Amino acid sequence: MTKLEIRNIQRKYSGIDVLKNISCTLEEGHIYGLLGRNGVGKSTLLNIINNRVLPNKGEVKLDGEVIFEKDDLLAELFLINDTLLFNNSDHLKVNKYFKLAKSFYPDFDEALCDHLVEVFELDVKQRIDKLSTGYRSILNVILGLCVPAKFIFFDEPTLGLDANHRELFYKELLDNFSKKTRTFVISTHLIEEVSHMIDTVLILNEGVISVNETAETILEKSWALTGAIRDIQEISKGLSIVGREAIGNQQTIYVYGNVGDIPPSIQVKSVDLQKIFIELTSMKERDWREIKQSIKV
Ligand SMILES: Nc1ncnc2c1ncn2[C@@H]1O[C@H](COP(=O)(O)OP(=O)(O)OP(=O)(O)O)[C@@H](O)[C@H]1O
Repeated sequence: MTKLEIRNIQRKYSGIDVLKNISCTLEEGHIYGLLGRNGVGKSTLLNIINNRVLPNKGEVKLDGEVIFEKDDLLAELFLINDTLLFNNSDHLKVNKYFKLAKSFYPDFDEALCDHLVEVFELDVKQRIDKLSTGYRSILNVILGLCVPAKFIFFDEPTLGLDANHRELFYKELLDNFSKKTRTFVISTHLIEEVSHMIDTVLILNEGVISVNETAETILEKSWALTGAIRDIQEISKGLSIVGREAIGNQQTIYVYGNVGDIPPSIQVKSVDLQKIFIELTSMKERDWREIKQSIKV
């Protein structure tokens, strides 16, 4: 099974550590969600993995081989963001652009490309610089689904897409994933929309990966406890609280890990993924580290 290892990546901008020490392994056959607040360095990390930005330290290896400037290895990785694949290709018509992609990637999936052009109603005779923001994103996501690379990285793929087109993209991505063995990494702020698709969650926070867990594990360990504020205060001690909300004299605490014996006055519910993701991306890295230590994840 192909593995992409990201080891000890560091990157500074203007003397500030954006990425302090990033290590994780991406395995074939998964859909990862790379989540984090604005400006935490998601795009920087994706650019480094794809050899578009150099790290100050660290390396990326594909099956044990460092990928830096090795075209054959880099061909297995593909990053979709708001830039075009080829420089100065803005003036090209969409169909010429896809032809160019095909010349670089002989195994480019033309049949799928035709299908996606049709379902997204992309005008292939249009010049790229005349496309709307949404259709430019559609052009990019079509490319991402049709190139034969093993690791496809989508950095905010749904920028400018309306709700129908976003739904269509998620459906086509899952369809593609079920037919081909590949790995998708999706970086997005639309957590609620992707929470049903991603099987592993990577949360970037304060320069490190603070969470690297399967969605299933996160779900199993996440609880919402609701009760009167005084009752909640009494049971809070010793719990790993990742977030809280109050409505009137009722309070809900979101707990990650074991909740132990809870009195009947407190309602215990499982938490849906989107809610817990939002709480986890908001936490301070140090608090999260303490929680992990306390529950030994
Ligand atoms: N080329 C650059 N020169 C200087 N600073 C940069 C550069 N690229 C990124 N940064 C800084 O690095 C930090 C991380 O930026 P990055 O775009 O990677 O974050 P992000 O998590 O993708 O953000 P968002 O979710 O808002 O898109 C920001 O503070 C940004 O200003």
